[in-house]
Amino acid sequence: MRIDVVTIFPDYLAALDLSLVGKARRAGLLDLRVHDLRDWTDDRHRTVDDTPFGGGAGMVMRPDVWGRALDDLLPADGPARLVVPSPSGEVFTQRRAEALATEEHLVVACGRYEGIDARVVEHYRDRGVAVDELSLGDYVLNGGEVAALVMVEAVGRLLPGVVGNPHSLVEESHGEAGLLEYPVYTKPPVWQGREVPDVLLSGHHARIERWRRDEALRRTARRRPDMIAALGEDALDRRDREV
Ligand SMILES: Oc1ccccc1-c1ccno1
Repeated sequence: MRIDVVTIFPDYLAALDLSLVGKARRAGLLDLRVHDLRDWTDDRHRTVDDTPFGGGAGMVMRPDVWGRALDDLLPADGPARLVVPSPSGEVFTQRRAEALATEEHLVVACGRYEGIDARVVEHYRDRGVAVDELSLGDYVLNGGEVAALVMVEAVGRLLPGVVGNPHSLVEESHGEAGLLEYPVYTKPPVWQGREVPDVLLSGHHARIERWRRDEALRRTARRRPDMIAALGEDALDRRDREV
């Protein structure tokens, strides 16, 4: 997979050289390229914004500069998807990360100031480019870079070969089971007078698996009842419903 990220703060994305995403890049599993939007400006001051039509506070990012950048990065007939982090976007979820992880090429446009001129998204949608305006949640950031970091990591870790044990992707929160993850424990067996649940020391794998599912169900019902409600009819067996 190729991901192009366009931003006026390329250094913000330096964290993607680290950890799993960094390893995936070096292993050739992920072709991640970070671009400075100012490389597509046409004036000596490398201007990317201007005052908003209709008045109001702040500045708006110029469509002409974004257009030159995206024309270069979005292939005319290629299978690329444009992702625009935005506080007014659809919520970015694990399901959306899984869908984006099946794409060949993503271009992520990080807006700043009051946002990107609305004609940019319109233009590329009219040109037949798939465009996802996505939000991390109901809060405001200063720009799209933090959202891009989250999205690239959430998508990159799903690519084949990136995570050592693919099974771990199944059991984690918001994984295939559609539940929050169960509580985890490691050595020492007693810490601050607190012991590890006996079942986890029993070596009885069927009981351990049952305990973990029960804990995941309890935790999800307590913290995210909306996720329980969203489970398919056949997701919960009779035993689950007794938890
Ligand atoms: O607040 C933002 C500003 C620019 C780009 C994205 C965001 C945002 C807020 C929440 N998720 O994304």
